[in-house]
Amino acid sequence: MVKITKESALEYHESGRPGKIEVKPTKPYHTQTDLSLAYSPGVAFPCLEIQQNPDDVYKYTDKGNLVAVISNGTAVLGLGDIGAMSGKPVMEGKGLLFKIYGGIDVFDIEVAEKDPEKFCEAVEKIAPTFGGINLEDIKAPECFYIEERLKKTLDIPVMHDDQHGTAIISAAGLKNALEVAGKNIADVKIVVNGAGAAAISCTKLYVALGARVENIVMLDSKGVITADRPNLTPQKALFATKRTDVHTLEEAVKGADVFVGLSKGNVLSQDMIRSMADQPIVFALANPVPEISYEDAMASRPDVLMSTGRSDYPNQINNVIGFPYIFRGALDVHAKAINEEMKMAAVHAIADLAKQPVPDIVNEVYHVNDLTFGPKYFIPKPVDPRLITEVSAAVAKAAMESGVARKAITDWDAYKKNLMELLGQETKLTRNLHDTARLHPQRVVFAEGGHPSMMKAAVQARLEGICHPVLLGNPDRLQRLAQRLKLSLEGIDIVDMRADQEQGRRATYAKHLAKKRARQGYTFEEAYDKMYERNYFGMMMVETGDADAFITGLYTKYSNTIKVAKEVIGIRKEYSTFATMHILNTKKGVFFVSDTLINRHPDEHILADVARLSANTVRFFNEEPNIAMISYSNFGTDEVGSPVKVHAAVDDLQQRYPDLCIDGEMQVNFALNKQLRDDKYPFTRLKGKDVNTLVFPNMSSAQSSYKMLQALDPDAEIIGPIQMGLNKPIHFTDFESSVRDIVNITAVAVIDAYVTKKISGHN
Ligand SMILES: NC(=O)C1=CN([C@@H]2O[C@H](COP(=O)(O)OP(=O)(O)OC[C@H]3O[C@@H](n4cnc5c(N)ncnc54)[C@H](OP(=O)(O)O)[C@@H]3O)[C@@H](O)[C@H]2O)C=CC1
Ligand SMILES: CC(=O)C(=O)O
Ligand SMILES: [Mg+2]
Repeated sequence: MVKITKESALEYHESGRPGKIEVKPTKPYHTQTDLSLAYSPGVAFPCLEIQQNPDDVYKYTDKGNLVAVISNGTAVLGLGDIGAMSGKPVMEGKGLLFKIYGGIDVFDIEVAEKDPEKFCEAVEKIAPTFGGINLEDIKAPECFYIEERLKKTLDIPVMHDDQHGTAIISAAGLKNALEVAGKNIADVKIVVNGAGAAAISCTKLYVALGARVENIVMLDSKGVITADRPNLTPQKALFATKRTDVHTLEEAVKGADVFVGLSKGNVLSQDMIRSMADQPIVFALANPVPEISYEDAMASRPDVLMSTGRSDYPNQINNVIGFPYIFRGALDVHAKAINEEMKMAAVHAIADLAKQPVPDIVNEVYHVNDLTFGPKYFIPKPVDPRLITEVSAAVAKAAMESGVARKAITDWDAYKKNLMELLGQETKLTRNLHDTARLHPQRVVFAEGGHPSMMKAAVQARLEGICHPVLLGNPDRLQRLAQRLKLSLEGIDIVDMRADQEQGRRATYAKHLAKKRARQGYTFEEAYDKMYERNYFGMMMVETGDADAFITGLYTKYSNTIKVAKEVIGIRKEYSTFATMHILNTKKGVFFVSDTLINRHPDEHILADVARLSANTVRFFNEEPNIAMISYSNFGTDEVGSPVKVHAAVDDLQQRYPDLCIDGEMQVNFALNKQLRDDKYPFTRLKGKDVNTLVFPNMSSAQSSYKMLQALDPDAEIIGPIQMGLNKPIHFTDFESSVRDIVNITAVAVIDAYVTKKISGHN
């Protein structure tokens, strides 16, 4: 796990542009006209519209997507009253999290005012700017009054996140941890250390979930809060215990089932945990230093179910899992408030999510293989891409049902899709691929059924309705792997090509191949021998129509797999090679890049074929190809080396295909910058066109270009390799492919199979 040092944290905040957020214009601003629309005189028109119809503020401004994170700095994390300005890094951090997880813009506002009345007045006065108010790090008991008052005076959602965000996540965590421990919330003894903003609100929510007040002991800085203590605040009085036998934390935790710490670092000892009941639940949630460190708690006893507020340990209970999605849901229905119904909907949505199979991306981020519901994983990870759809939709629905929504959502599928697009998790391109494949699911053979990523991809593709998967491999071994990965192979065919019962099929395939390749010296015996090999057998399934498409990994023997594909399936007769393409879906648009995997050192004829194949594939994706043939020189400036073959390929293609929009050779910056290209080389066939297809002079440059983009821009969506030029839908993955990559390629293979069949009349 990554350890954070003071130096690295300061360097992070200081480096480059100081701080963590910036404001970015969302409208064009390059011309004088743009500026006249953005500001005076044009801006007067929306102002007047809003004056006439205040709801239009959601139409013409960012109000509907803008939240204020407001603090007076009196309880910053567990650092205490460090002042408004000192808390700014936390509020900026919260702004960052709102943006990346919820797509919500934030102004962080630090108000140097401790008096609750004056603080509320300040917030009330700036409220028109915002669609929601997130109160943050304001100490108890003032925070209770402040939130209550603002909820009454403002008609936008107001939530003190330290109270309710924490309560929602910890309640979801408690619900699930109790399930892991096999305990009932009504029976468990709960110790809450801390009686501030977070602790009071969390405890109220546990009670709403079924915990019994008489089973709860709460402590503040003075010890156990007992009913006979004088001058209790109304909030502390709610949880003051009638017990007279407990005064200290040490006494309180003895025999308890649950410890929830929302107080200060390092106040819980190993001995105290050892004194708790079986499978004790310990939520040490103080930030940045928990009540007991994760390591110490885990060392105290083996059966402890442990959570902290930190991202660098398992089971992080932090309000980041809630606030982006709670506000997202509330903003999307223009909610007037965030009420109890919305909070409870969020609790259940978060708790339920931890029991669903974990997406690949979450495993990847945490460098683990199999996060499954249990002691080390009972709360979803903040990076889980499903949080936005599940929690926001649950909150929005609850807002509508409880009557605080001013706008209705009717198409929930469309809403969820929009949310995914908002964060760029699933771009339109990928979604279109998956939607199209779902319309015509085909039988897809996965060669390496025993590879965890392939198996996961097959299961996911089936669950998404993209294909009917067939896994090649030994059934016992595959079942064992599935069990280990906690996957169900229901609805997935398993074919053991080496088993005795497949003897007949091996013979049929061998006969077919021997006949097809008789003129290349193939005998039946030789072909039969090859049918024990997964690539031969799987490709023959497609060749003979026993399956529609084949996915194979280039995990090993890269050149061998290519050789088998050529032998068994063959290259389309109008080409001399086959190739692969990657699709790069970037902020600047979609680009098709080839040949990324097959032809290492193409000559001019191969390059011309790759360009023709690319043109067809781009059309397959409903785009018109505008092809730039890439090199390190422009239109003949270099007369030796690799530009020469590119130049020759372009000459050839331009002569044979006068309508094909292709030119080169050119450097990649001229390809991607129309203005630059048209100014300097106005004669090209690409004049006025945006290039969308880049054919590189060799595999190393093509592959390096997409891998460089992949490494530099985590937001770029990259789909591939997409095979072009074989007679049948045989597709490849490389050894670095993630489950998501393989599912995307499966969708491509399914569409490819459907189109191939349609063209040949076998639909
Ligand atoms: N993981 C998460 O998501 C979140 C974690 N937190 C953490 O919870 C803690 C409290 O935050 P918040 O409620 O906003 O702050 P508050 O200032 O409102 O409350 C702090 C509470 O802790 C009590 N306290 C202080 N020292 C001790 C001690 N030694 N033993 C028992 N109780 C003690 C205080 O007692 P008294 O009333 O006597 O002053 C007070 O009740 C912070 O560390 C914060 O970082 C908060 C929100 C979210
Ligand atoms: C996480 C958070 O809000 C806090 O510790 O205050
Ligand atoms: Mg906080």
